[in-house]
Amino acid sequence: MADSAQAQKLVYLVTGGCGFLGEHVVRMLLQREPRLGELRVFDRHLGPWLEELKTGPVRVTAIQGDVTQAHEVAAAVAGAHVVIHTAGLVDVFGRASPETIHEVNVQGTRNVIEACVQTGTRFLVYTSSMEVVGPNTKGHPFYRGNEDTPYEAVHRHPYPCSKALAEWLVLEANGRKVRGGLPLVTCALRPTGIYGEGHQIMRDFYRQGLRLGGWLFRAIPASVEHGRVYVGNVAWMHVLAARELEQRAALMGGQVYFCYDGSPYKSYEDFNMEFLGPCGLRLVGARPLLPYWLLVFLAALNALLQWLLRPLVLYAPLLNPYTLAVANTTFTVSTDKAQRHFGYEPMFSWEDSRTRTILWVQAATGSAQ
Ligand SMILES: NC(=O)C1=CN([C@@H]2O[C@H](COP(=O)(O)OP(=O)(O)OC[C@H]3O[C@@H](n4cnc5c(N)ncnc54)[C@H](O)[C@@H]3O)[C@@H](O)[C@H]2O)C=CC1
Ligand SMILES: CC(C)CCC[C@@H](C)[C@H]1CC[C@H]2[C@@H]3[C@H](O)CC4=CC(=O)CC[C@]4(C)[C@H]3CC[C@]12C
Repeated sequence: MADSAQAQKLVYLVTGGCGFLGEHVVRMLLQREPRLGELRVFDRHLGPWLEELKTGPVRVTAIQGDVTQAHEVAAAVAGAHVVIHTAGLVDVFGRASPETIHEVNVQGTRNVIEACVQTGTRFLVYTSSMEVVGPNTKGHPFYRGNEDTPYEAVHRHPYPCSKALAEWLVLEANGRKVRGGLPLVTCALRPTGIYGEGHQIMRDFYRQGLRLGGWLFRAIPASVEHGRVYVGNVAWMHVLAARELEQRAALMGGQVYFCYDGSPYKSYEDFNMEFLGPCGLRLVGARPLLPYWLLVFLAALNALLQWLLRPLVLYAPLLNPYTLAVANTTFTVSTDKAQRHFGYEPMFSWEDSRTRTILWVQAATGSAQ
């Protein structure tokens, strides 16, 4: 009896487990995965908070490693039952070179897949992105779309290009025979813009607002909807997908799922104000203060300055032609595919998600009021 209970304990590996999303996945697994026997947290930069987790009932193994190094990945994957591959280089600001983004996001994913095949790991959940679909370079709206909504996905920027290719690799690997002869089962989750505790861009906006005396200035029309999803729900979706992959392999294998919850459809800036407003900031203007052509000009100027200054200094402001296009194009999802395929229901209501995020912004900036 004790033996069979022991046999059910599983080894999970989370790549990128010290990132914004990764930390939530790690904590969620520890709270909500009863079959967890060992949790391996693989990241280039390990967080000090991991230490506190090592005193709990589940064995937590911190592995400092680089997904671009195939041998490091293979060593971490060996003996794992499930891999949640969330490590990635999230850069739409031109901080890293296109080659580095490709190396981490594409070659890193290839290394994870090959490690599963070589070592006999059968279940792989990949954190993809809405960016795999769009917004496209033509600015076509994707309005409350689902996984089957036709959309002309055209990528030029290195980040969405890399995520699209990596997702394709993961889905294509579904069914490959792993060591021991059984098939690999994979699926990809596509979050829209994630928010919640640990969201650095939210904190940057808050700090910028404070510097401007408590004011932020509207740049994007309120009518442009941008999809957002709470990090706790994204983490929960990963945990559930990983858990159900074995039982529902035929249904879930090779599938993609948008990440969704009850977060309201709003513009990027109006959505941020749901948190920054209660922290004392105000968004000025019912309409954008600057004409769109001027924003396009400023974004292009930033891109030019980035290029000119690159030999001397890294100039990577939030506004560039790509981020402007993403923020200024409607992209929202409306789907229940994850609910139908693996029983996903958001764990956190919109009210909970909002409260948790507000408390984090206040605490993180030392501005609790
Ligand atoms: N933040 C967002 O709004 C969205 C993020 N995503 C995806 O979610 C995943 C996680 O993103 P975030 O948590 O936001 O980013 P993050 O930058 O906070 O986390 C990524 C983690 O991956 C690690 N990492 C990066 N390069 C690595 C390497 N070569 N080897 C090992 N570890 C490496 C980083 O150290 C970091 O801890 C990424 O794959 C991203 O593409 C998808 C949709 C939206
Ligand atoms: C006034 C400016 C134009 C406002 C700039 C806001 C931008 C920095 C952000 C607007 C939309 C964000 C992206 C979006 O949420 C989708 C994403 C998915 C990912 O997989 C990674 C992050 C991101 C590209 C996200 C990045 C910041 C924005 C471009």
